[in-house]
Amino acid sequence: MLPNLNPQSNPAWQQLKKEFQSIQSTTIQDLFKADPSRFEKFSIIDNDILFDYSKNQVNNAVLQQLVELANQSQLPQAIEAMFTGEKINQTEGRSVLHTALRNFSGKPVLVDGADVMPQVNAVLAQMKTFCHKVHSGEWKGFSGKPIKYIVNIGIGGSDLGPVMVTEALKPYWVEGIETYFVSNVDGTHIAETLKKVKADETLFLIASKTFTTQETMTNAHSAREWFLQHTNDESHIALHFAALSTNADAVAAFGIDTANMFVFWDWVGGRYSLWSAIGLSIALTIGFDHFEELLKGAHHTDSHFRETPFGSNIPVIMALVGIWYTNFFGAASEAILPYDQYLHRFAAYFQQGNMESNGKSVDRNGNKVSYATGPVIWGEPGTNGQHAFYQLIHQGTQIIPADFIAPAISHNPLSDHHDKLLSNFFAQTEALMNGKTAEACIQEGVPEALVPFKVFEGNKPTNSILIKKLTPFTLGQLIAYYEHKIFVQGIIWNVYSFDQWGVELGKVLANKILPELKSPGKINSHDSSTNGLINTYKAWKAGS
Ligand SMILES: O=P(O)(O)OC[C@H]1O[C@H](O)[C@H](O)[C@@H](O)[C@@H]1O
Repeated sequence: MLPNLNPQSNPAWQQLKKEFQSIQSTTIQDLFKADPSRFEKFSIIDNDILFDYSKNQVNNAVLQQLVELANQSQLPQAIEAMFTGEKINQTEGRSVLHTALRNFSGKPVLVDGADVMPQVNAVLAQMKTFCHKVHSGEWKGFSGKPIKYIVNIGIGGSDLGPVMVTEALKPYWVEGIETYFVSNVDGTHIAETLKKVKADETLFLIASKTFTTQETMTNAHSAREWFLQHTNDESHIALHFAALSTNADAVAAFGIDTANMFVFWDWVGGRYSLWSAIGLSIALTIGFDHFEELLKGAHHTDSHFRETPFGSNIPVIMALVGIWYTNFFGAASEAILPYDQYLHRFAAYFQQGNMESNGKSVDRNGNKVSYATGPVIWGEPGTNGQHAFYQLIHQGTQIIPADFIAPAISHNPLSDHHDKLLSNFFAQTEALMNGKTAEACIQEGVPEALVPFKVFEGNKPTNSILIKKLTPFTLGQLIAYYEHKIFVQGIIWNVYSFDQWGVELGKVLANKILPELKSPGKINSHDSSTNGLINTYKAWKAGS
């Protein structure tokens, strides 16, 4: 069982309120001036990743109380509960064990008294053999040609992780393999994708934990129809369709040979599933050995998270600093800003990871919370963001804590591109912290009337994450930091981070509306806005 404590009733929370009052007049710049060893104190190196959190409005006293808050929230017990398979997803009665999917410790992980590791390892072995068959050309399509195109059909957690990782690891793509992802129920998505592939060289992966998701099933049926238009032979489906799911009955009912099914389990949350069979698209794209390296990187972080004291524990510090801004400074959003083109879907991935996990307003007692929980997560790769939305971060009215992420070694060392990219990273974090005073503007000769517009307040917080090189291992490490950050925050906010009931209502209503769109005539069963929209849609669709 998870602890069940209102964070505001913890003495550390009350103490942090006082710390907030006393640190308000001390800027981050002041903190650096007062302590030349600030970087050494407030940065952590873990393997090939440097996490620098010194450019935050925190001092020793604040950090000590934040760590206290974690302890008073019984975080140590909660971490053990998760890793040891307790059913901490209580609203769904499930364990939360994405960590078991990358458990290379050789130790068992028990769910209801049974070790899950043999099943985990069996599926990994199945994935490895399958990847080998596809990559070696032993697996042939109906015309005798090897597989060239992988089309993953899935949505949410069955899409975003594989998309993010395959994009991030493009330099590792297996030669001759082209991978596409179809998620949107908008027919455009599958139609445009099918234009790029050839039926006899395509492997469709139908990725769905439940195998009931409307978007995925609709796309899967359209893919099947398209495929049969090219072969007219149902027996060929077994060569071109595989399923990644927990639902064997639904897979069989769809017509996919269960020999081509890669299973996972209800203790894998959708948004934490890229490490499971859902990662088959990743393994097929970058090779199984690289997929295994990704898992090993995440396992490295799992050990770091489980074993390192909170004061030097990267995911714990990430979580605590986030809570400091969300709950004491009133920050409503956090930006993730990768200075790496390959990480262009990283923010989108953790938008789901974070917002679906901690976007809750009811605590573990079922009561409405009286404090802020999960922030809005957003971001785009730098330097594009600099020329788009950084204006608001620098001079707007909101406080937006931002994570800057970059590799030191580029996979594409073209002339001085990478130095230019990184000079922007360093300059932005410095400028956000130091700002620019009116005096500096005047000294530069800025006309007096323009001075107020050219002043930068500064004191904007950032974390910097410098990665030696973006490899499968370091990417796994990085993703797991963010996963555990979300977990820690959910524990302190006293919410259930592993359910997602908030996505249900829209789905149910869409299913009610669908027959109304197909039936003739006007409808009047909704409010006037919804009726008006539906009736106009129907009229325009019918050409009237
Ligand atoms: O993998 P599936 O069962 O198809 O689910 C796909 C997605 O749909 C749901 O709406 C959930 O909000 C997501 O957490 C999930 O990842």
